[in-house]
Amino acid sequence: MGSIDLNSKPHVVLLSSPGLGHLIPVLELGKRIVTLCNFDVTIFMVGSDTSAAEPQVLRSAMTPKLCEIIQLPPPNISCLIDPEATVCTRLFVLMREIRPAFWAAVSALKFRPAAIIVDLFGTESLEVAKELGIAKYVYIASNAWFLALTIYVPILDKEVEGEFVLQKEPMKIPGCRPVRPEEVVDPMLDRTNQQYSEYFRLGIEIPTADGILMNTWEALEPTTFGALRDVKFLGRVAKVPVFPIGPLRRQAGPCGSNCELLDWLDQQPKESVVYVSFGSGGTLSLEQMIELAWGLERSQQRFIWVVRQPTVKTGDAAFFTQGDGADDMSGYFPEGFLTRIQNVGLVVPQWSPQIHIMSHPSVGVFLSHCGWNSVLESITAGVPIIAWPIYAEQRMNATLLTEELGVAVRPKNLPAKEVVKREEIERMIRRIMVDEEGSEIRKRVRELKDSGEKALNEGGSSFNYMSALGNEWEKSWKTQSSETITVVVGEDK
Ligand SMILES: O=c1ccn([C@@H]2O[C@H](COP(=O)(O)OP(=O)(O)O[C@H]3O[C@H](CO)[C@@H](O)[C@H](O)[C@H]3O)[C@@H](O)[C@H]2O)c(=O)[nH]1
Repeated sequence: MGSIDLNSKPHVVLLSSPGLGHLIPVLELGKRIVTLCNFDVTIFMVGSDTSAAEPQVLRSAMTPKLCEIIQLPPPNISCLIDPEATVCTRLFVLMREIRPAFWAAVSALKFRPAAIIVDLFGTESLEVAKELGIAKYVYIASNAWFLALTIYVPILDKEVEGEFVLQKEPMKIPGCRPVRPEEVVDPMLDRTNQQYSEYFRLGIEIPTADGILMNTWEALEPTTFGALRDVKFLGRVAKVPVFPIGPLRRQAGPCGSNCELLDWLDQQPKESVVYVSFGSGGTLSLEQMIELAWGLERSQQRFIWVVRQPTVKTGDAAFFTQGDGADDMSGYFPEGFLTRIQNVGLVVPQWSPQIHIMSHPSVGVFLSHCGWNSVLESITAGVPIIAWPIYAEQRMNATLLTEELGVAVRPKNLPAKEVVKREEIERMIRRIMVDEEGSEIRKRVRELKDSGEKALNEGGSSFNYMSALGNEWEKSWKTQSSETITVVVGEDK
């Protein structure tokens, strides 16, 4: 690793875990640091060879080229995990095994970074920053309530007996909204599963960073941020400053290969289209797909639906196994569906240009799995949500959207547990698209859109947090000794 050249710009290093839901917010953070703080940024990422959309996302993130993006070779973890291991476990193990490569790559840099920022699954690499004597941060591309639960899990682990999901009462987190048993994040579903011990470790490791960056903004969750900073509540657990610097989301650039979709949207009336998508990995069972198809048809609304091959159970099976999108979809729907919906609905295999769709004025509601990027893309476009949580922290996100923020409706039961029937789907769509209730929800989401914009603009809370961080990094970078630090690559860093 090189020494500090005070004539050059300070440099920040980011580490992203695999999966577009993780990579996209890291790319956006990188761009924000370049444009707002005037730093150079290098992003280390672990590529996913199962995502056909990744090259396209990377291409558009590089236009214009604001950050250096370096792919680390994915380690082979097949002999380290059970073939049945969950997506979370695989991500945790993979990011653990990436440490030697990350260490070597950072050590080989010509410059000395002012800070290293890792994402949720990369917290074991905080150790790399620590040993190199570089300021270290965690970036949580989700909301404050999720962070609160994550850092509080080591305490809940002592307090709660038996499975979290079997508790009779919501679990209390100091100063925050309690978490109902059915809302807990996937790694908490079974305390004997490896993903729980990995998540527990995360709760311990996050507060060892020098700070926590979050892709949300202060005014969205003022109470939870208050609790995270107050030593009488969660401040004593978080221990380090929390910096909400969002809502960061991609901007719609040139549309690329899917322009017909946007041409079709151009021809639809304002706020008339239901957009249906379950993020980068969400899948539905065949039974659920049939009900959703009927629900969409019965709602008599226009729609765009991003369709993936059905799985045995509604879940996140597509995460490590995405196909090329060329499969024949006709068997996924009720008979005659594709013919009947002509001119009214479009089904898109695998992947859509979501950021373009969400920015289009014809979109009236987003039926979403509530991945945090999708949530932000919806709110910042002023589009209400039909919350359809499937995995990860999405059940918490759905509660936040419906019960705290009032910008969504959701099915009575959890879609991952019970098939949502066509009548309920039809009703939810019509509640937003047709009923008076929809106008109220739309009004609230527009208020949040404005509040998010205000936070990002000059003088706004997120702008100020990011600038303050930039100043802090620059100051410590300048005062650091310009001696070259020699690092030996250890076996198990
Ligand atoms: O057809 C598609 C589907 C998705 N996207 C984009 O892919 C991203 C998906 O991110 P997100 O909505 O957050 O979903 P996941 O990929 O499922 O994200 C994972 O990461 C998020 C951030 O940590 C968590 O909130 C989620 O629960 C977790 O599943 C978004 O930017 C979408 O615009 C597309 O462009 N086209």
